[in-house]
Amino acid sequence: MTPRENVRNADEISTVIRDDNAMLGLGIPERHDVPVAESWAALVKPGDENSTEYGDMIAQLRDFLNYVTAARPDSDTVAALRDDLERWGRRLAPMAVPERDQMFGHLRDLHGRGQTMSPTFVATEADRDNVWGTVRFGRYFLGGNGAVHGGAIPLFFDEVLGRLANSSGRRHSRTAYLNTDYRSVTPVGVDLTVHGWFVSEEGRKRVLRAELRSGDVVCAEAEGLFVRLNPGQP
Ligand SMILES: CCCCCCCC(=O)SCCNC(=O)CCNC(=O)[C@H](O)C(C)(C)COP(=O)(O)OP(=O)(O)OC[C@H]1O[C@@H](n2cnc3c(N)ncnc32)[C@H](O)[C@@H]1OP(=O)(O)O
Repeated sequence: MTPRENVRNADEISTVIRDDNAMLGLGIPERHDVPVAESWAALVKPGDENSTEYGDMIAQLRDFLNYVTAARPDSDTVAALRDDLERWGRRLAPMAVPERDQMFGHLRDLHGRGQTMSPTFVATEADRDNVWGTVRFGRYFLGGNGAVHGGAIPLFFDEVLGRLANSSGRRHSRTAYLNTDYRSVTPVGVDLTVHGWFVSEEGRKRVLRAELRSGDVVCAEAEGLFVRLNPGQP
């Protein structure tokens, strides 16, 4: 099966599962189908089949984590899953590579860049100083009472603002501070809108802000300082 056929099948499966699981708030994100502005995209060559295939695997892993979170499995299922995971661990362990060669989190042509640490940010529009997009926190990111875990939100803001801070040919910077204000509960399993933008850029210091909304309601907002690294600075 080619990677493209793989995507189609995965999308069909996701559509069915999405309908079944809407009430569980499992939140299966859309993938690969929203164009992004050039400033936000593509360090990996578009059409790299290996990255697309890897991205589909990561999408399955995200869904899997949502299912694990939502399920109350019987003990046979738990034992079978434990054994399967152990087998996969043994298969992957000898394939470890140095950080610069790893795929996880390095596929910048994919929404979510091929990682599961934070939910998939789907950038829909971007310019030099702004990015707009959507995100849906799946069940895996549940803190309690239908609300997203308070630690997952700054992680997501760092993901969006960290990338915007280094976009459009700017030299690499690191997060110096990231302050988050939780304005109202951030719901799990709901499409949220995101806007990140530059407030100022002076010398090495870049101040950026972001806002996460559910409809008209501001769920959380953040301000981050990103400091441009000096040559040779790790
Ligand atoms: C696509 C992927 C997206 C994901 C992106 C994720 C980005 C990240 O999370 S990076 C990882 C988390 N961050 C880190 O590990 C950073 C650790 N800290 C450091 O490396 C350093 O402290 C660093 C680089 C931030 C600044 O150190 P250094 O280069 O020595 O700069 P330094 O001279 O101290 O500060 C520069 C300026 O920033 C200011 N500054 C530095 N830190 C702070 C702070 N926390 N609060 C306020 N101001 C600060 C300084 O006061 C100084 O201002 P001025 O020039 O006006 O005097």
